[in-house]
Amino acid sequence: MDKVFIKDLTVLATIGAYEWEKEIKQKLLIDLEMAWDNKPAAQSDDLSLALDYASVSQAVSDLVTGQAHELVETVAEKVANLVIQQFSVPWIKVTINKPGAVPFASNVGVQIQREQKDYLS
Ligand SMILES: Nc1nc2c(c(=O)[nH]1)N=C([C@H](O)[C@@H](O)CO)CN2
Repeated sequence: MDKVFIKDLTVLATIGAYEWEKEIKQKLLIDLEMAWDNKPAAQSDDLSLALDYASVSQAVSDLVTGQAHELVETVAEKVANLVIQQFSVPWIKVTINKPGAVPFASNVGVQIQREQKDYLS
């Protein structure tokens, strides 16, 4: 399976379950792995046939910064839904990293995998 990926997409978000977190911005680093057939784009050298990682990055960044969320789980789910629906991606792995959330851990977060309803059936 071919993939397109985005690593460490950095967004400053209102994210957190506690009241004090609703008053500040915190850094989230977002990793995406997306199934995509890269052959048509490679054979034609045509961006319109590629999964445009710049467009995906912009859409995800807009989504995550546009609204406050309590849980990184919610952010992961919304990001997966957006990319599957808006970019017709059949399968996605989303990792939401919230470094700095736990003082003695270098990183914490969640990872999910989602697919289009009819993918692989
Ligand atoms: N599984 C999760 N655990 C926790 C989350 C979360 O989003 N998912 N969030 C918090 C707090 O917001 C934390 O980041 C503040 O330090 C705690 N646990």
